[in-house]
Amino acid sequence: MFSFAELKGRLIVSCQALPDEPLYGAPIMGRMALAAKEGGAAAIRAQGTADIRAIRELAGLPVFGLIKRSYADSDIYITPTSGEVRELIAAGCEVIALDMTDRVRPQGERTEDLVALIHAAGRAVLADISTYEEGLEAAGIGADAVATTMSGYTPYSPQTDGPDIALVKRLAAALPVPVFAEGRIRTGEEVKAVMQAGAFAPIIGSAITRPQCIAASFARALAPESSRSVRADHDGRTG
Ligand SMILES: CC(=O)N[C@H](C=O)[C@@H](O)[C@H](O)[C@H](O)COP(=O)(O)O
Repeated sequence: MFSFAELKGRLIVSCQALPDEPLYGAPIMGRMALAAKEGGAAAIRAQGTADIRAIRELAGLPVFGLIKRSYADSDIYITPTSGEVRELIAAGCEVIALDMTDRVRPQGERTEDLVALIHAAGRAVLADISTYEEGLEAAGIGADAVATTMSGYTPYSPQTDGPDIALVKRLAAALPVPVFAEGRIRTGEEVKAVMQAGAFAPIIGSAITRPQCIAASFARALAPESSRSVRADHDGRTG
């Protein structure tokens, strides 16, 4: 199984664009991952099997794979069911990221069974969680690493403007597995802050790979009142 040890203190870049985003397309995400690698990324977080295959071919870095898919009977959209897990195993990614928040999975599936399926295929599990309790629970049922990805995106987690540094700190102090800081890291200072809080490594997306968000941050500096708000995708669920 993949060992996270080589990623300690290294930059992980999330390269994602959904169909409604300007950079949608596997060849583009492959190039984006190559650029991230040139900039020092040691691994890539990626969405969808076409992107994952292109990224593995072009950048040749370990991939944390996920599939965003919505189901009518659940709010979970990051690798929700065993169907997505099987697709990701076939795509070859070393690590499979899945929502391990305390919410009901679609189609009556159980998180424990997804973890077992991933381990049986020799892959590692990255748990995307939104609270301290969810992090403990995820590690307790076998997650090999935890990421603060969903903090700010469940109705019951704190809606912080930047990364949830307090959550990183509590989880890093409590868990034997790596705790990745993910979500709304936009500056080098924030990278230093999450590392100081005990993060194993930062996972950074929009601030590097969503140019529409980067442009909007500059546009806001010029005209804070009138500038358009540009949404990071998050499956259309968050503003
Ligand atoms: C909440 C959710 O669905 N997050 C997604 C998870 O894969 C991605 O859209 C984010 O870009 C990623 O987590 C990195 O975060 P940020 O883009 O803030 O650096």
